[in-house]
Amino acid sequence: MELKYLTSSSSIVFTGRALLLPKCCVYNAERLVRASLSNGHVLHEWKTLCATINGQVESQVTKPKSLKEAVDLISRLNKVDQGNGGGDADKVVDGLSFLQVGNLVPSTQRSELAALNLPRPLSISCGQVSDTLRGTSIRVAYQGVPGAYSEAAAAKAYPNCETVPCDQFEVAFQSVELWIAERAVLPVENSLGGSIHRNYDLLLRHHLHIVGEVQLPVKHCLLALPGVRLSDIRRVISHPQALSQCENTLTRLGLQAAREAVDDTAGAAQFIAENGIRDTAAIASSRAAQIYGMNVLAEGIQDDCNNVTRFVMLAREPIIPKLDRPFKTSIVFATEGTTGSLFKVLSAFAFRNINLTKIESRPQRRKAAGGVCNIKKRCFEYLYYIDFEASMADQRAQNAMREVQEFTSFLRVLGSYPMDMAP
Ligand SMILES: O=C(O)C(=O)C[C@]1(C(=O)O)C=C[C@@H](O)C=C1
Repeated sequence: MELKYLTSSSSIVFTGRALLLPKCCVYNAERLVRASLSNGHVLHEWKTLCATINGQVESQVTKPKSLKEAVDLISRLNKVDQGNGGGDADKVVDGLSFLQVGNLVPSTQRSELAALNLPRPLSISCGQVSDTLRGTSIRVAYQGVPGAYSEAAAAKAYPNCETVPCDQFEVAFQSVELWIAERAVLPVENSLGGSIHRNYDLLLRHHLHIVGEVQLPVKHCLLALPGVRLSDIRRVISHPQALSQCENTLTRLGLQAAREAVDDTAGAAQFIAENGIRDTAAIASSRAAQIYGMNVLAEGIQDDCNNVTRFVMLAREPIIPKLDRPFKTSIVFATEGTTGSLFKVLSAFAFRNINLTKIESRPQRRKAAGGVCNIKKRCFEYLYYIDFEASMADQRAQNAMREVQEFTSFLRVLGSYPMDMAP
């Protein structure tokens, strides 16, 4: 079955033959339909898409009650759409691209994860959304391929989840927006390498909410094909963050090797294994070594043993902030550009004894998603991302935000969520 759909910020529109999906996780229409049947909220989406695709079929279309009905419906819509000459296929918004739909490839690594005895799950017992999801097999999108640290972070955050690999961060955001996954787990900062800027930019461009955080100790290994020795290595490939987290150790190991950045750590191992490359090593996890049949040439090669990556969990809906346990809140804002405005924003928290755990500045690019964006475009204007240790249910945080509003031209709460208190 072939389908195509576009997305705007609020609705999904099927338009033809292909389906916007991550390259590395191929789905078929049946899977999409199954996903939508399993979730009551999708009723609205069904109506939207059916109404949007073609006014004529609107009255005949109701949400399918079974998989068969849904598949029949899609066939019918396809026929109608082909009759319309491909529908709105050219109206691609936000630079989304289309990929062909293939056969269903189950992405779950659940049994493997269980067998590997991954770190004890973070308890996310706060808030109704996380309660609903505890112990259920939700789909969680991450960037990378099986064996990536992001996959381990997803399993730590949602112990029984079905992980959905995505080839780019942007695709992970989209898969939640398009109801393919219920959550995305994405890295935002590493204790050695610093911020993952791309995800800060994407948090602003998309409408998802931060509903939790999880910190994952990252222990890198140098992997090569069986039989390859350290002295054979002429090239080391990995995610740029992983390369930077191991730079000193690579030099200490005396490697005469060029560094090359690829999309993710496990993907680097997969690439070497699939192509039988014998002069190249990958920096990746020991789990990636198991999955792709690689040898571990060196273990724990990160420059500091305290190498921790912080990931955020993203959802379509925010969770309700509470006061029964420590919360963190993440905001993004643009100052008015007047003298001292950033200082005034920061002091709104300091005066209320609210601790800031992170501040990040990113160049303003274009109008942000959501909120009222009143950005007068000039070069070298910045957006500021701040994490502070308080729940939005806390009166102090509400007062601080009221004050912050006075000195900002744009302000958005990205999420108020339970802090990961793991040591
Ligand atoms: O490539 C991976 O395995 C990832 O999960 C990505 C990522 C990152 O983006 O920082 C995550 C954790 C590690 O710090 C290195 C890489």
